[in-house]
Amino acid sequence: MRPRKIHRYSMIKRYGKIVDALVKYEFGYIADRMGIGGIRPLRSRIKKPEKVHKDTDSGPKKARLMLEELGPTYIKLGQILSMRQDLIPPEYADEFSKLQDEVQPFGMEEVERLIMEELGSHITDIFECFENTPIAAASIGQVHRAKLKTGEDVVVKVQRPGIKKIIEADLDIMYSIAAFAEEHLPEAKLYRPVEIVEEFERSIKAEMDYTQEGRNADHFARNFRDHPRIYIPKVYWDHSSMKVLTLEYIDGVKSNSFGELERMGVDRTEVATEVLKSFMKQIYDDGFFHADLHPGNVFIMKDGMIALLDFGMAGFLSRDMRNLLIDDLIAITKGDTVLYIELLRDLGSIGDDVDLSSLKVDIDHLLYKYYGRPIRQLNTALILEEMINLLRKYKVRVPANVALLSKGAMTAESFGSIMDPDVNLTVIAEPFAKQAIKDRLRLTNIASSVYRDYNNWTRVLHKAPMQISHILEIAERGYLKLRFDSHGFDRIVAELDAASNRLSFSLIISAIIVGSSLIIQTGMEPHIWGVPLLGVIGFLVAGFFGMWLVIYILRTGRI
Ligand SMILES: Nc1ncnc2c1ncn2[C@@H]1O[C@H](COP(=O)(O)OP(=O)(O)OP(=O)(O)O)[C@@H](O)[C@H]1O
Repeated sequence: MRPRKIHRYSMIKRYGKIVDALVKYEFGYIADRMGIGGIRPLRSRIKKPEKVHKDTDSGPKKARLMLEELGPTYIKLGQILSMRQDLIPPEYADEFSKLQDEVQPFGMEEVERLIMEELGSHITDIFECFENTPIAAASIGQVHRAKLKTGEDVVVKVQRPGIKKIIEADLDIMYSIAAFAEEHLPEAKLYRPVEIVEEFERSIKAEMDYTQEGRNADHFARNFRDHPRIYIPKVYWDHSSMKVLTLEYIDGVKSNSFGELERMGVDRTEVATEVLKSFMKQIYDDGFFHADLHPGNVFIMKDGMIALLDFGMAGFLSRDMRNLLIDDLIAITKGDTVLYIELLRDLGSIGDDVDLSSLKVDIDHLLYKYYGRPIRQLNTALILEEMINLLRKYKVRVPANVALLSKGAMTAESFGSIMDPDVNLTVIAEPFAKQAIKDRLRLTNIASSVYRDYNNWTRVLHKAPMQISHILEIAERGYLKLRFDSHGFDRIVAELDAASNRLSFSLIISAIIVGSSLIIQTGMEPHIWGVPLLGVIGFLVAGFFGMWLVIYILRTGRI
């Protein structure tokens, strides 16, 4: 866990605000269960909680409103969680995808100061003109139109001052809450909250580094260099830094401005098809995809080119991962449950405690739906979603890039249906999927996999003699230690203990009976009812314990 950096007092104050928000949105029981309910500021405890939601609002809606109230870090957390249907229930994921972070823009003074600090020159030395009012303002940054001294039209994305500190302080608190929940709430532990915060920290930090977004834009520009319809704006690296990103201005119309598109004579079906085809190329051919292709990020230019914008959210798919997804598609079309489970094993991590037989039944059920259908009828986005839901049910963790791919596919599909409800992603995907399957099954591809495996094996075999000789050497010297972990072994030991206790007990009872018989036979004094007293006591004790042992054995069912 990362060290805490923020001041103790501000940390307690921030905790107080979080608890306040939890109470306000009727999640106060969570704070109580975590033992932090008492951190609420006194004034909030005295006054009746202000109700900011309707009674009819659902749990997911209240959770969304609460995240909005808690500010930028929590809004981002919600937005990122909305892509993780494997971690949170779908109704929460749907609601969190509505999280908007439109905020008041910050002023020009701060923009100028930031440009000076980041680019080392005064704004007027770099830009011929710079529009004071931003085109868009979000919690992390805002976008201004400008013209470079060299004449090019650009947009400049500038980061909100102080946002880094706010996010870092919030992350510290998130870490301590997550660690606390993991320790004290067994049901929260299942979701590994600390790991979620770690993943979130990685993605929010990447979003705060504009050079990463610039590199993504360059990567897309390379992949679409000769594309006849898709255009990617150029990055002006001389005027960009971690907190300032200068991009070529795209003179175009947002793809959801239908009226304007009609006036320009743009064919919406064709735009949708081109964008979806480009998405398929990103997945199957390039292994690098845009995960946020919503209509606001797709512009139609005057010459008919389609520009993609906003490269903050992009994902990589390694060759192995792509092969795995294609194998997945093959397993689905063949209805091969065993192969599918094998692939799931490779994809996430199926824990030892997963009920494999019921997982198999669920997968059988899923595959039955698709068995024998032509690829044309397989909806990739839906299959991914169903698969991820299944994994969530069995608590299998999905790698972040696969979850991002699922979110990207769903966003692209929804882009297609907004542009033209009749456009079918599956039909567009078919030739790409067919080609990918063909390539996958091609001898050269199989040979290259075998070659890679061969390389791994040679590495293993190369090390093996040394490792074996090392083990033998330790064994020879008598230092070989084996750690033996056995599940359920303790229970067997306890059972054996109990059984031997019962046995010893019955031996003692038998010994008392034999002893008492001997005493009676010797006629030892004193007597009661004409028989030796000690013998009678011995029989009574043996009888009592004997009965107790029989009842105990019958009760526990251990005959
Ligand atoms: N190169 C560009 N040319 C013209 N306009 C642009 C360009 N880049 C961004 N914009 C405008 O600025 C808006 C916000 O930009 P961008 O999407 O990159 O920021 P963001 O903060 O990630 O927003 P969001 O997450 O809402 O998409 C875009 O919707 C678009 O209107």
